[in-house]
Amino acid sequence: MEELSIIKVGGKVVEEAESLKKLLDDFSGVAGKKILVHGGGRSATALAAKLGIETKMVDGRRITDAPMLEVVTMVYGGLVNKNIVAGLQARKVNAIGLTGADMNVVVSDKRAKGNIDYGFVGDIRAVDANALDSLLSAGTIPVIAPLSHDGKGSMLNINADTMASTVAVALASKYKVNLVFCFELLGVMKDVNDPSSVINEITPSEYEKLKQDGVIEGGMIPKLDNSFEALRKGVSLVRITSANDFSRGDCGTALRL
Ligand SMILES: Nc1ncnc2c1ncn2[C@@H]1O[C@H](COP(=O)(O)OP(=O)(O)O)[C@@H](O)[C@H]1O
Ligand SMILES: CC(=O)N[C@@H](CCC(=O)OP(=O)(O)O)C(=O)O
Repeated sequence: MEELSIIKVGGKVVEEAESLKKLLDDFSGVAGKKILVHGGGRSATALAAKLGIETKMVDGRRITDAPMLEVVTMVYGGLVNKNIVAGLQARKVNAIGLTGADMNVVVSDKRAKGNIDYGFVGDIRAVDANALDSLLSAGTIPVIAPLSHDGKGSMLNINADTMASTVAVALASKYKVNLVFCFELLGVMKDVNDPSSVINEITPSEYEKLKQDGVIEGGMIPKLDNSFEALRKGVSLVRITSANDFSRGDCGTALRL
């Protein structure tokens, strides 16, 4: 099976010019077919604050009311996505920026109101792997924003890690998919303040123990849940690593079932 690299890059990296430049240099050098999925949560929070809109996160998901949906659509679908596309074009990578609404690549259902009303947050219903594959086969490089739509005219906000792992699973029937989550730390660490404490490999049972012990918490929990789910559903390799050296095959934390 042909290999496909799916690289997800998060908030802090896309927000800072220097780290974004390095990431785009490295991404440009990745051989073969590839997709970039980006976040931008910090940039959305910053613009919302400028507009006097308060940010509320619950379990790593942004409460997305109508004014916040306008902010995230502008920031993820516009500013962040187009900065990345322009940066890749400057490096002779023929990138095409997409939200889930474009070519109908990712359709979602607005999350039902439970104890918490997340507003315009989507749960992914379907990914059109054929549409994405047609772009890859045409030699274009999809750059996917964490936005979807409901098929009825409304955009919906999607956690970027979930977007990356769901797209990876959808393409796993066509490719040997290598999914890499890049962020600002070196990997999953025993102590987030100690750079020498990167854990090389984590299995589901080790993950449960690390969670219980409070070693893994916050945003790392949905990232690892998404990662193990992707492995169970056919993705070949998942790694969590620093945006600075993600192109080295052995860095960061590899996940194993
Ligand atoms: N054991 C751990 N190792 C590394 N990061 C951890 C760990 N436990 C919690 N974290 C937190 O998880 C965060 C990454 O999750 P998140 O902010 O959602 O990522 P992203 O930048 O990709 O959006 C890190 O910045 C760190 O604060
Ligand atoms: C529903 C939901 O929470 N969506 C996320 C999408 C952006 C994101 O995930 O960005 P990072 O990868 O930079 O954190 C949000 O609005 O924050």
